[in-house]
Amino acid sequence: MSNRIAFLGCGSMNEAILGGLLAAGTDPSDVVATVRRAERAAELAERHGVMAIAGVEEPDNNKLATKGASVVILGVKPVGIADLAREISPALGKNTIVISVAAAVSIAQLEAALPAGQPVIRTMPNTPAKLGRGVVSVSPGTNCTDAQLQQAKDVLAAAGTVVEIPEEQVDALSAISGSGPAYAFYLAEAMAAAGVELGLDPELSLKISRETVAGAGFMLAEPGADPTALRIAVTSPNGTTERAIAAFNEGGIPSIIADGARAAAARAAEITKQLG
Ligand SMILES: NC(=O)C1=CN([C@@H]2O[C@H](COP(=O)(O)OP(=O)(O)OC[C@H]3O[C@@H](n4cnc5c(N)ncnc54)[C@H](O)[C@@H]3O)[C@@H](O)[C@H]2O)C=CC1
Ligand SMILES: O=C(O)[C@@H]1CCC=N1
Repeated sequence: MSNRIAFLGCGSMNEAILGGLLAAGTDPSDVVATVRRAERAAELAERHGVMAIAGVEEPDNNKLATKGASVVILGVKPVGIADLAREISPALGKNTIVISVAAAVSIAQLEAALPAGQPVIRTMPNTPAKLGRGVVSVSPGTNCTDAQLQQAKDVLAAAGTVVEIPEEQVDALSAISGSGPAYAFYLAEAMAAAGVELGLDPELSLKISRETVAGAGFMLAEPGADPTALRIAVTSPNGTTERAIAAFNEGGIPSIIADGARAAAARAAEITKQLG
């Protein structure tokens, strides 16, 4: 079996994982990506130096990429996962590990669309994988050996922190780390808008908001960092930050965030049901 990793459906998420792997030293010649459009394939090939095959030019692109791969990573939208799994089934080796990054697609749904006995791993990554700073959960399917799970973890470690969780927890994790980068970007957007309201030039406000959220992220990334301690260190008694945090608490921000996470997890469960 080769070392080839096939990214089947290479949009935002799979490209982020691909970027993390290449940055960590994976040889681009061991990577192949598939997409629909020729322009997107050209973009991926130019940006990353990998082979990228567009479906409009080569309708067998997913099968060709799968043949001989040791790992395939399914990165299409949830509604397309089962069809893609069925499409590549004839090209899979019996030890090829099939990884899905899709929200809401269960291991049972994946296994039902693949040859009997195929090793499957359901994951939930996030886009900071691009910088090797992602969070990736792994939940092994019923036919995945410990060695295959370890192989997948070793591949995904290049994308960031790998955590193994029971499948029942994926929707909850997705609501925190899967969607979470969007929450942090949303905070930066809201801060930028608030700065403008206070009279700052929009460009300046965006720049300082972006740098502030990024800088805080770097501090959180230090070993042992505690968000509460870091927040308290900024919050002088009876100072300015204290007023801001009090206004956030009065506005119910912590419970609004919990509501949002609950809504994300509920939506995942809803999609799983819709996919049958
Ligand atoms: N975007 C994110 O932050 C995260 C996304 N995910 C999951 O990742 C998956 C993909 O999401 P995104 O990357 O955001 O979507 P996207 O739309 O950016 O990427 C999907 C890609 O798949 C391609 N594609 C569709 N059908 C194809 C086919 N049959 N063969 C080859 N290529 C095909 C599309 O052309 C596109 O490039 C979803 O299942 C989502 O739940 C999981 C965690 C985070
Ligand atoms: O929004 C979504 O459905 C995907 C899953 C987690 C992040 N993005």
